[in-house]
This record gives sequence, structure tokens and C-alpha cells, in this order.
Amino acid sequence: MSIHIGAKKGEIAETVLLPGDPLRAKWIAETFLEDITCYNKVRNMFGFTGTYKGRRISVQGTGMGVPSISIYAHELINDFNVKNLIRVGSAGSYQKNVKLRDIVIAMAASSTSGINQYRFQGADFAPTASFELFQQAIEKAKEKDIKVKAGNVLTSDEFYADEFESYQMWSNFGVLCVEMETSGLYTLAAKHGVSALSLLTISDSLVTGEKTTTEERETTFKGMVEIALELG
Ligand SMILES: O=P(O)(O)O[C@H]1O[C@H](CO)[C@@H](O)[C@H]1O
Ligand SMILES: O=c1cc[nH]c(=O)[nH]1
Repeated sequence: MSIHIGAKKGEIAETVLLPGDPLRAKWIAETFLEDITCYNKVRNMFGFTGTYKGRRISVQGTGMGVPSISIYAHELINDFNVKNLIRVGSAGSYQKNVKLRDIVIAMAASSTSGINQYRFQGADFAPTASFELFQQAIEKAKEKDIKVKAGNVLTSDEFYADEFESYQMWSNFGVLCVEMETSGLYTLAAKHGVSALSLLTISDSLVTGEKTTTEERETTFKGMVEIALELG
């Protein structure tokens, strides 16, 4: 057991799916996995282990933002020996051609989060996806005939920006969408020599103002999860 994860050694698989929302973790476990056990209820940040096509896999809620996912990623890697960390999150589109429910694979994550500025003493670190997981995700998406987009995403420290139009700068530099965790996840994976990938489903668009419902954010996004479950 670690500070935030109430599992015993061996109860968490080497590959873990990481939704921000703990209820999405529950939905993923109940919908896709067999023989599930709930190994974590600390702070209601549910974690489950089960099997998918005979392979052991876990799914752990991370909460929102870089500080929260950093706690879970740190403990999963250091206390539970997790090797593949695959985020399955929602994101807001920054581009006209990135539409509601599109799947975006984060090749890299720009960020407004201060932690890497502090960590690298003002220099820039480029948090990038695991090439192996990225390649696998592209292949699996092709096999399943699921369309994906891939590129740079923004990991933001704020959901509600003071200036709504501030998204334009990132959009002008080709950033596909905004979410709140990937930069932290990729940085910790690099630090500890493990693999990470973020798959994101577009839940709303800053360009058009369209939105999915709360229920959809909790319990849909099936395509992204079907790809993620095959990785590692
Ligand atoms: O749907 P999740 O995985 O939580 O991801 C996105 O949704 C949350 C904001 O509503 C942030 O955590 C953001 O990254
Ligand atoms: O972080 C997020 C997630 C979804 N939509 C946004 O606008 N921001």
C-alpha cells in the first residue's frame, strides 16, 4: 500500500489505463474487463484490476491536473512496478478539423504548468510519448478501423482561462487540443524509464463551442479505450 493507493503488492498489473475521472475507471473496468477486483477506494479514486482477452490489466483514476496525476503515476511506478501508463482522457479541441468525439494521440505535450520550469531551472524539456506505445496505438487503430489524429497537445494548469481567446496562440502553432495531465505523465515516465502514452477524446470544442454531456464524458469514448486496452 502506498499513501494514495490502497493496493497490496502484486494487485496492480504492469499496464495501467489512466482516466482522470474515477467513474470512467469504474465504467472501463465494468464494461471491458473480466474477473475485476477493486484494489483502491482511497479518496474514491477507484482502481481496478481485471483481464482483457486473457491479459491482466489495471485501470486507475488520476484526478485532474498535473499535481494529481503525478501522485498516482509516481506511486504506480515506484511502489507497484508499473511499466506502461496509458492515459485515456477527454480534451477540448483547438482546431477546426479536430471535431467532437475525435481521438487524438498526444505525440508531445506543451504546457502552462510551472513544474517543469522549476524542475529544469527555466530550461525547456520536451515531454514526448513512448515511441513503441505510439506505434502500437497507430497499428491497433488501423486494425480496428478507428480514425485517429496525432500531434502536439497542451497540458494546461487551468480549465477556465482568464482570457478565453488565449487558446488562439496555441492553435496558431498547430496544437490540436487542451487537457490537463499529459505533460506531467510523460515527464515522470521519462524520469523513471517507463512508457507512457495519452489517448484523448474530444469532449468539447473551443473553436465551435460544442460540448458532450457529463454522462458521455464518464461512460463513452469507447474507441479510445478499445485501442488503449490492446497496448503494452
Ligand atoms: O477527462 P479527464 O481524463 O479528466 O481529462 C480532462 O478533463 C478534466 C477537465 O474537465 C481534466 O482532467 C482534463 O485533462
Ligand atoms: O482540460 C480540458 C478538457 C476538456 N476540455 C477543455 O476545454 N479542457
